[in-house]
Amino acid sequence: MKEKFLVYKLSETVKNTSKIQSQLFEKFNVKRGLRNADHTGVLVGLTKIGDVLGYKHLDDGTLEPIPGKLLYRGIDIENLVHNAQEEQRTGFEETIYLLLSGRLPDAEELSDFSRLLGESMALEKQTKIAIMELEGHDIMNILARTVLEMYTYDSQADDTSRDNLMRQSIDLIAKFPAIIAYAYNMLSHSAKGKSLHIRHPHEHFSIAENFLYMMKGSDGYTELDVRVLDLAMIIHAEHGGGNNSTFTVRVTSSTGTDTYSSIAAGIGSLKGPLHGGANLQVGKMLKHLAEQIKNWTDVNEIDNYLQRILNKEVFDKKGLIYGIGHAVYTVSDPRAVLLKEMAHELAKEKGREKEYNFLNLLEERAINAVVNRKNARTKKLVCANVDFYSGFVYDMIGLPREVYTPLFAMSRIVGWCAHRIEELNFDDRRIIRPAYKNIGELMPFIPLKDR
Ligand SMILES: CC(=O)SCCNC(=O)CCNC(=O)[C@H](O)C(C)(C)COP(=O)(O)OP(=O)(O)OC[C@H]1O[C@@H](n2cnc3c(N)ncnc32)[C@H](O)[C@@H]1OP(=O)(O)O
Ligand SMILES: O=C([O-])CC(=O)C(=O)O
Repeated sequence: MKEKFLVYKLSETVKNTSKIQSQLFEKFNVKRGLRNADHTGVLVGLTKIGDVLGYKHLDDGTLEPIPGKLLYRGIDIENLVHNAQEEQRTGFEETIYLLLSGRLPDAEELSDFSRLLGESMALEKQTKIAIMELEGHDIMNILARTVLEMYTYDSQADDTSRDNLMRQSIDLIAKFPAIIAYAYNMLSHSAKGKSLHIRHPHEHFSIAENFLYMMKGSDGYTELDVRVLDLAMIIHAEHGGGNNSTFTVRVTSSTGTDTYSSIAAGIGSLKGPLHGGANLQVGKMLKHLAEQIKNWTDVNEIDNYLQRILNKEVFDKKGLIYGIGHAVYTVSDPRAVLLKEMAHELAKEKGREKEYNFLNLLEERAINAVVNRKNARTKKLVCANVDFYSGFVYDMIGLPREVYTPLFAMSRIVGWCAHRIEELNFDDRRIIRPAYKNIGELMPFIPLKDR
């Protein structure tokens, strides 16, 4: 009781000591959230990896919203996705090669590289045992913990030479699927009483197929499920240097810390509900909306409920509609467009068109609700982001909610590694260290006996 009161007292004090008036940000020209007044990001670095385009700068200094584009090393992700679809092959391995090296592999290079990934997928015995012994209820945390542990088994863990960073990157990318699948299987065993399956990855399967196989066994997925997961992985792999988790990896890498520490920090960032964790929140929000909204085609009923979410009256009372809005994209997020196409095809095939239509209408009404919300400080255009349709797609290929955000990490590990290698390999690199202005008042020190 006394401890509880002490915590309460400390926390109450912070109510005042952490208050910073909004006007002060303007007064001292602080870029809140590292964002300029027109909502664009403050330029903090240069990269040759990903390019995220959501607006054009016009000559008069204003911004013109444009349909979103995402380029990996100068190549439009739509081309990577559509080419893999047309040739009916998986494309995630080719995407990894492209992002890590800066160019597309030829057929022989791709085959050798895929073999190397396949051979690197199995986990060390100790890593497997730790996943099973320590258990845990959040797979993102288990993933971060496991990555930190991998430091122990790497005899060159602290070596930041380029060759070693590349070796560590390939190893981490290859091992994420097994860590996530084993952690989920352990979770469903201990929390849901399911039989425990620890399946050894197949060296000749693609990463997407191996993940489905380790999660569900050989009769638990179809060829189409593999294709869909592979495409989802391609589009989640990279998003420039400014997204929170990649920036976290770049910030930590700039200190010269080891790969495992830096990647674990990125995982912690991605878990947040405003970033990669939004796909889990979208899943929860949609379930809530599907239960609360009686008529899934009634625009008024949907609008009223969304308004109540924005008013912080219902759902998680944070006032946010998850899966909507983006720091860069305005008219559209190209990944959401691709996922929506995929969701529609799958919904037709799996007899879930009613849910798809509900989601489609929700997307339209949610955009309208956010743009026209009361007390809006800006009229910035918003669109559905990558997290809006991903959960529905994963659900249709039989993947549980617990792995939605880990799946994001399983793919984004590629971008993180590419950015870490870049951060540690350009001339004139420097530790990232911005400034915070102290606006507190001077306080005299009073000896303990006089307080
Ligand atoms: C993989 C990813 O990380 S994609 C993003 C996943 N996150 C989500 O889906 C969570 C919901 N969305 C959001 O919270 C925001 O849109 C973010 C975090 C993605 C982007 O945040 P910002 O760049 O600060 O947003 P932006 O500058 O476009 O916001 C404009 C205004 O719209 C509001 N807004 C934006 N999105 C939403 C939303 N989904 N629900 C309610 N209000 C919103 C903002 O609060 C802001 O209001 P203000 O001007 O009164 O401060
Ligand atoms: O760019 C961002 O801010 C968030 C995002 O969409 C991503 O990381 O994929």
